[in-house]
Amino acid sequence: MTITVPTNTSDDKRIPVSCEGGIEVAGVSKSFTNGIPVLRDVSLSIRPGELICFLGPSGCGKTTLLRTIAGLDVPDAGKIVVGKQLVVDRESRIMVPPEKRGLGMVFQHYALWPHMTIEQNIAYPLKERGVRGEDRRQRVKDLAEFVGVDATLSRSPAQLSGGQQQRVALARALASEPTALLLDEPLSNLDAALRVRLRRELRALHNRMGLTTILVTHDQEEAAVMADRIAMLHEGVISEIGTPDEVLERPQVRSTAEFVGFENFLDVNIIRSRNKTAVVRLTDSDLTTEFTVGNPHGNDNKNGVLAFRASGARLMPQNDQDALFGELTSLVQIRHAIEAEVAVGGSKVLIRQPLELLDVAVRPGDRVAVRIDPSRSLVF
Ligand SMILES: Nc1ncnc2c1ncn2[C@@H]1O[C@H](COP(=O)(O)OP(=O)(O)OP(=O)(O)O)[C@@H](O)[C@H]1O
Repeated sequence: MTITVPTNTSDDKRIPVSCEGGIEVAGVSKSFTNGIPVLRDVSLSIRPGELICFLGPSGCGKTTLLRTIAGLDVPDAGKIVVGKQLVVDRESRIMVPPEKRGLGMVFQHYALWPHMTIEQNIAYPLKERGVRGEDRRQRVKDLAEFVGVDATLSRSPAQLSGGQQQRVALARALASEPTALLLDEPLSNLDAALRVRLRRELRALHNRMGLTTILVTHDQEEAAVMADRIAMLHEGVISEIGTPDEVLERPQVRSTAEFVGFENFLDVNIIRSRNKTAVVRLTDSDLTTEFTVGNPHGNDNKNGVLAFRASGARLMPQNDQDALFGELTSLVQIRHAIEAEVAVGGSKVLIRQPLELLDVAVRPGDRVAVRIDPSRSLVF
């Protein structure tokens, strides 16, 4: 059997090092005192005006990379350019302090000055920059209106909700007219409904500002809604970078597929790959069935992995010609869907499908057929 699915190659292009308004990271490495590398030779071009998300599991180095760009952590090696300014060059011992990098920052914890009113909080960076009198008042009013907290100016931070406080933090970050905005999980302290609303609001604000923005998150939904591009981090390296659709739907590497929720990974032999498709044979089974799936590597006669989601496989009638065969080891009904586990050779295949699409009466112990949707499968 052959099945053809689209390729998952990315058309991401690197931009030149000069980056008016963008951010360029080149060869950045960082270890903390225990000597374990947290960032390994990270290079990345953030385009002027884009909103890029650093996405990845806990501990992969997202915050450290952001803090290194901000100047809060010092890298062991590498260069960083923010806008037109070289802010880090370890070889030339250039290390511009955080407050001189022209960056606005918003963190998970709102970090507003509790003894100041909202107006004073937003005004603070303006005051530091010597903006005075009516000019300053007008700027604060405009910024507060822009983020939607203009009715709260005379209150103290403690009198505001979490969402309002985060808007104030954003207004304060914008008051310094930064070259770029760095946001470290700014929504993760908010309740789920507010988080969903603020994602869209923040994205809309970004569209109006066009300010280069980095958002650190471990929430793929947040990245999907907000990002122009996603940089996936895995164990201190950028494992891939692309649009939300590319990274979340057609990941290039297994670690991303695992992070975004692909449940099934079957060992295969890539027999040949041509024109962004590949013919593969399952190795961990006595089957000689062939698949044709998207293959970013183009390796013939190499071992690989066929990945697909549980929702990308279905239980089929036994006489199905395009199926794998195995033993049903568990079958559970969850509301209007079933979840089944099938042992195919030495591998397990997890299947999730709507109950009404189950055309066969089966129970654990039965020999069953499994069809994998090629348009939702990938080979790594
Ligand atoms: N100041 C520090 N001293 C020692 N180790 C640190 C320090 N800061 C971070 N680390 C370690 O570096 C690794 C990466 O941390 P980092 O906070 O960058 O990860 P992250 O991807 O942002 O994770 P999370 O989503 O949990 O915040 C972790 O193993 C962490 O324990």
